[in-house]
This record gives sequence, structure tokens and C-alpha cells, in this order.
Amino acid sequence: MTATLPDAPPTHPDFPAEEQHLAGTVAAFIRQIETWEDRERNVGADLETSLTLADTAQEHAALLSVHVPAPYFGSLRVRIGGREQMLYVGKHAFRDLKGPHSVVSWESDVGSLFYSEALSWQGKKGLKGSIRRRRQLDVGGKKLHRITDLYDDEAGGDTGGREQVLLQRLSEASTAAMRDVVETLQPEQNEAMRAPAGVSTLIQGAAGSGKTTIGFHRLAWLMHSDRGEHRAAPESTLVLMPNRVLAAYAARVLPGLNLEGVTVTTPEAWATSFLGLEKMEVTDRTLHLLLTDRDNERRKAAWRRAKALGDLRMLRVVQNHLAGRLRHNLGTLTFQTKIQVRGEDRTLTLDNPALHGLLDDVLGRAPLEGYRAAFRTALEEELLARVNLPDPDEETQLLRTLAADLTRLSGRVFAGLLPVSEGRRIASDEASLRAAAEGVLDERTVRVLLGDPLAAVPKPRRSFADVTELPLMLAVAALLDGVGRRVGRTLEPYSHVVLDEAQDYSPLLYALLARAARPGHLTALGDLNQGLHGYKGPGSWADVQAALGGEGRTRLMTLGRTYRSTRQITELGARVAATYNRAGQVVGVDRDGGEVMRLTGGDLAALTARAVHAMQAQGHHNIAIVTRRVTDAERLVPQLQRHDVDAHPILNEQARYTGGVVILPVNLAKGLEFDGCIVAGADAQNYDPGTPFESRLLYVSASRGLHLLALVAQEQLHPLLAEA
Ligand SMILES: Nc1ncnc2c1ncn2[C@@H]1O[C@H](COP(=O)(O)OP(=O)(O)OP(=O)(O)O)[C@@H](O)[C@H]1O
Repeated sequence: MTATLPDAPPTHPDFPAEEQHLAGTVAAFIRQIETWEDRERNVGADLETSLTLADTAQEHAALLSVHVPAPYFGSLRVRIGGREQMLYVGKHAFRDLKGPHSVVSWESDVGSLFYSEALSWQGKKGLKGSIRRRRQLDVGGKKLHRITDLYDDEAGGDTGGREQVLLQRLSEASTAAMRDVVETLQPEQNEAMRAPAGVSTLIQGAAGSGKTTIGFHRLAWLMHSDRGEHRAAPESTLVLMPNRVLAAYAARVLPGLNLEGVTVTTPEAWATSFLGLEKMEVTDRTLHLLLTDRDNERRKAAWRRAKALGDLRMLRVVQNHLAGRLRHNLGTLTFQTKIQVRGEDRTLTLDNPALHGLLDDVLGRAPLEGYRAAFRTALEEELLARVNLPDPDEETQLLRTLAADLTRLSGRVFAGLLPVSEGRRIASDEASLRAAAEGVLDERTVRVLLGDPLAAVPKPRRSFADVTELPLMLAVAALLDGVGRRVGRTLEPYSHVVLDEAQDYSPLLYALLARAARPGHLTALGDLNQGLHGYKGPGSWADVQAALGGEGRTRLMTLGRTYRSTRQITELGARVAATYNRAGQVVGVDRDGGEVMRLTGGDLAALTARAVHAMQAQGHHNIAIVTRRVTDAERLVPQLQRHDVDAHPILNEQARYTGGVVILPVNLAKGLEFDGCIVAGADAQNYDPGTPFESRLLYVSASRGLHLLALVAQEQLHPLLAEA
């Protein structure tokens, strides 16, 4: 069914009344802004207080003024405690002290009622409330454009209006930045976004189900004061996305959601920066092999080794390895020093068994602050206990006296342990690996780790770290000195961490990121079907749950609908995905669009250019040509120019997507979307039908278009893409 929109918007009987309410709200906003801006009123007891008051007022005024053109987008008629009330829902809360023009914010608990399908709720004071009507108000430029009732109990309940509004929004042209969807969040998305704060949440959803979008909205929701102790703050929040192109694209949604200050980066950039390895080149030699080598045995071996390196059990292996090194370093050392306590000379001694006892205790606890700090604390506590001073000041004084000796001891115990060298040693030195893997890894896994399937893949000339070894290096750093957000010289936990494309993070990395955030403050959004980087990802969500402390400490949710594409594109994508994922059900929003274009039998550049021109002729602006490899894209650029198409190449992570016609390889297209998408070289030569990994690539390529999809092949199309 194709939905039609109400044609003459002002025919709604409530239009005049709603127009009047809107005018009243705009006036109330402006009055409030003027009050805040009136410096005369912000007079404090002294100059400094006056200036602070004025600054705060200016800030409030600036925040509110952005919302004057559209103070709200929906309303609710509710009944609570025997009284009917109207609530207007907008992007910014506003309290009208003198009239009926208050606005509740979408992230508040009350705001949730607008999106959910629930018809009643329990109010804070224990009163039961019921929803009488939900209404979408299309407001822009201080004008009311359309009223759509979503639910109205006087008109028989659900009106189908929510779907109409959604379809209209989805049929709009794309932009070069991710959008906020605050006005049209769907019930299942609302539920996922508001999954209880303080419990790590995993959200599985097909391509286009709104995962990235929901991740950012969840952050905005977490910033609201209604979240209490679980409230997060933008500057202490981290969002990790798979590549820089996508990170830059998505980061543009931040201002609209009041999330300026949030760090959006890639896991590699974050890890290297945390480890102080910014100057190192980061490679993904496994991906290089998977994308370029045609030997399936070698591909399998590389895949297995990468997977083993990211296995959760590697955390234990790193623990064992460090324990061995630290115990070895401590060896036969003892601690002895002479001090004066109240004028009396004393000798303080910690013999070797005592030192080993303290170290073993620390190693057994794997404390979040790291072995080094915990060992130091343990030494200090032990020494203080032996001296037994009654006065805390004297204790502080004693510790000051002991500081240099303790630092020397700790320096010897922790000597030579660096994340890069130890991480590498575990991954490639047989004796070290075997010793640390004892009782943790089976022989087969040890052998997989000791293999070198990437021998033929070129290494960069300068120093480098591979994405598959970074989690190990991070594990060494985290266990030795903790992991988190650097604030000056200390580490603090992130108030929340969001992982997009969560299928691409190894269980080991999950375990480390969980240590970097407040307990339960991790949201991961992903699609196991799009696992292009499955070699470094989890085998299943259960693996992730295990890394995050078990099923009871995580919540797994599923988004069942996809929103991005037309029915024609979604159906084709589902056909490709069904070949490697029989269980996955994708339900697309039933939005009708143009037929999928199939262009074959001719020069690839000529056919691709024809597709571009056809899409442009239909009024589309943002068009992507997706190729299988970087080299394919490079080759096509000049050839397309001969056919009057100037495609902007995105060939590496440094490039930015700014709209228009672009050409890019599939691995960089992931997560991006375009009005029209052209899969150039959509054939069995490029996407080997016998390899599930290749089908995943094909799925990603074919699921990037919002409105139009073209499949182009010099000869025959891939068997999965042929006309049904
Ligand atoms: N409730 C909604 N209202 C309007 N548009 C929506 C809604 N939910 C999602 N969309 C749109 O659907 C598209 C897909 O969203 P998004 O990119 O967040 O999906 P995704 O699940 O992360 O996709 P992928 O797995 O391909 O990265 C975007 O254009 C987004 O704006």
C-alpha cells in the first residue's frame, strides 16, 4: 500500500485553534528571551555576580532562540487525576509561568509518551494517566503547516497518521549530514533509545533501521536531568565509529541534539591516542588480504588468526603474561629502609615473600586503576600498618619520606613493560604465548596464533600497529595503568560510550571499553549481517554479552524495521542477505519508489554514467557510485569524466563526504547513504558468490540508496541481483 498525505493541510477542524496556540507560544518564547537579554534585570549583589547572572541568562536566551521558529512538533491530550491537559512536545523544554504555553522536551519521561504506543502510564505521584490524543504538528518558520492526528480516542483510536508522517519524512532528499529524527522516532526506536540507563545495551538492527541515529539520540536522552545519577555529560562521552568518513558525517548531527563536546572518533584513532602512538601508522593487513587475495585457504587462516587475537580469552592470556613478567621482575627483591618515628630510628622491612604476597593479591584482583597504582597502594598500606601511627598527618609525612624508595622498587618491578612490545610478544613469541596461554587456550588456537598468514602482505616502512594487535596493546596498558578518559594526569571513566557498527569490535575490545566507562554505560549498535570486519568482530551477541559481564548485566534489543530505502531497494537487499542469514527478517517501511535499474552489456563507465544521468534527471543530487575495491574507483574516475560525469573520489579515510556525485569503495560506503546508489561492477567476478564475505559486501553496496538503486555490470549481473 502506498500512503497518501492529506492534500489540503488547513482543513483540520482544529487548525485555527492550533495556529492561535502556536502564535501564543512563539510570543511567550520571545518574551522570555527578551527578559533574559535585558541586562538591567540581571543585577546581582556585586559586579561579578551580575556578570555571571547576565552570562547565564544570555546562554539561556541563545539556547531558546534557536527554537522560536519551531517551538514544538507534537502534542498530547492526557487525562490525569480526573483532569484533561494538553502537553506540547518540542526539542527544548520551556516553562511558561504566566500562561498555557509550556513545552516539554522530547527526552523527558513525559516526552516519551508521544512516541510510545502505550495508552496509560503511572505518574510520578502515583496517579494513573491516560492518553486521549497524540498529534503531530508540522511547524516551521513560526507557522503551522499541517496537523496529523496519530491517535485519537474520539475518532476510534489509531489513525495511521504516524506512518503517513514517517513516509513523508523519508521521501525527502538526503543531505550530506546525518539528520536528527526527533520528530518522527518510531515506537520501537523510542524503546531502544530509552532502554534503562546504567545497563549496557546492545541494539541489533538491519541496515537502515536507524541504529546510528538511535545511538546519538540515546546520548541526548542520557544528558537529560531526568536520568538522575545515570546522567551523562557531553565532554565525558565517547562515540566510536568504524571509519573517519562516517565519523565526520555523523558528527554533524551533534549540534541539533545539543551534544557539542562529544568525542566522535574511530576505535583505532582512540586507541592509538590513548596509547600515545599517534605517530604510528595503523594497518589492517587482514582486511587487505581478504579484499585482495584470491586464495581461500590463506583468507581463512588470516580470518582465524585475527579472530583469535580478539577473543575474550586473550584478556586472561595478557593477565597471565603480565603476572609472569612482574613476578619475574620482583624475583628475590626485598624492601628495606631506615626511618625515624618520633625521634626513634627504625628499620622497615618487607621481605621477599611479603612482597610476592602483595603482588599476587593485586594480580588476583585485576583492579581498574591498574597493577602499578594498586601495587603502590598495597605497599603503602602494608608499611603504614606495620608502623601503626595514630595521626593521619604523620602517616602522610611518613609516606612522603618513603616515596623515593617505593618509586625505585616499583620501577624495578614494572621495568620494561610497554604496551607495544608486550602486546607483540604475546601475539608472536612462541615461548611467551605458550606460557601465558597455559590452561586458557587450546592447542589449536595457540597454533592459529603462531601462524603467519599475512607474511606476503606488505608492511609499511615506518613503525605501525595493526588493528588486530591494538586490543592486545590496549589490554596491556589497561591492566598496568587503567583505561579511560585522560583528564590532566589522571584517568576518569567515560560517562557513556557508544559503539556504532558494533559487529566490528572484538570481544576483547568490548571488555576493555567496559573498563573505560562507568559500569553499565555502554551502548553498542550493530548488525551481525553487515560484518565486513567479522574477523575482528564477535561471533554472536552472546560473545559480547560475555565480554560485558554476562547476560544479566546487558540488555539485547532488536530493531525490526528498516527505514532508509524504498520497497524495491529493501526487497533486493533482503534477497542478498537471505543467502548468508536465513534467520534474519527485514521489514521495510512500505515506501514506493522507482524500479531498480539494471544496466548491462557495455562499457562499465558508459553504463555507470548513464545511471548517474538518469538519477539526476529524476531530480536527485546526492549520488554514490560504489565499487568493490579502491583501485576500481580510481580507474573509473577519469573514464567517467569522458562521459560527462565528474565524480568526487572518496578513496581513503581522510576524504570527506560533502554531497553531490561521489565514487567510493564499498568498505568506505558503510553507514553512509545517498539519494541514489549505483553499484558499479555488480557481477560475480567482483563479488564471488561462493564466499559469504563477498555477499556481505554486496549487501552493503546495494543498501546505500534512499530512493534509487542502479546495478551496473559490463557483462552479466551477479546471480543474486538478476531480475526475480
Ligand atoms: N524514525 C525515523 N524517522 C525518520 N527517518 C528515520 C527514522 N529512523 C531512521 N531514519 C532514517 O533512516 C536512515 C537510516 O538510519 P541510520 O543510518 O541511523 O541506520 P543504520 O541502522 O545505522 O544503518 P546502517 O546499518 O546502514 O549503518 C537515515 O536516513 C535516517 O535518517
